Amino acid sequence: MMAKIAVVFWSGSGNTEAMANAVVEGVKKGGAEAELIRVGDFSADRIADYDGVLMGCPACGTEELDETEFEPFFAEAEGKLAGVKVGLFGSYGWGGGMFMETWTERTQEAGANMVADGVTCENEPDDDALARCRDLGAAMAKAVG
Ligand SMILES: Cc1cc2nc3c(=O)[nH]c(=O)nc-3n(C[C@H](O)[C@H](O)[C@H](O)COP(=O)(O)O)c2cc1C
Repeated sequence: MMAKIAVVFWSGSGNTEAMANAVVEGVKKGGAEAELIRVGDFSADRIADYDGVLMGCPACGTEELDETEFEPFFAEAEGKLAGVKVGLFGSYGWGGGMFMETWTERTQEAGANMVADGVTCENEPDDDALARCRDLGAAMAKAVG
């Protein structure tokens, strides 16, 4: 059976959503199945149903995750990520992607196996950023393949 990857994201103005679409492309190109899911339609309990989870959220607050939906999800997910193959991505506006460092630390402390470095880009992803998102998806497909 084909490996199945959840691509779970939150996006306020569409930039991280555009990244998520490219991540999905990369997973599929890499030969795995990808399900694109808004975080509001997902729950941490479902992580175990997938071979890997790719998570997307932009920089919010002050270098934080979205506090309305993504942070509550991720706080619960931290208890369920041990040994799980994970990749992170998200857009930022002015902080240079600093939020990704904290998020990566939390993910590693939760015991997840990160399949690649987190992918960030400033505002709307350009061609280079979209290519890096596809690479992230492909790295996940390879890790579960
Ligand atoms: C309320 C709010 C808080 C933000 N906080 C940060 C921040 O701390 N650091 C940063 O680099 N960008 C910050 N941004 C900018 C967003 O991360 C940026 O616009 C991003 O492209 C939004 O992605 P999205 O279209 O997926 O929502 C903030 C934006 C909003 C609306």
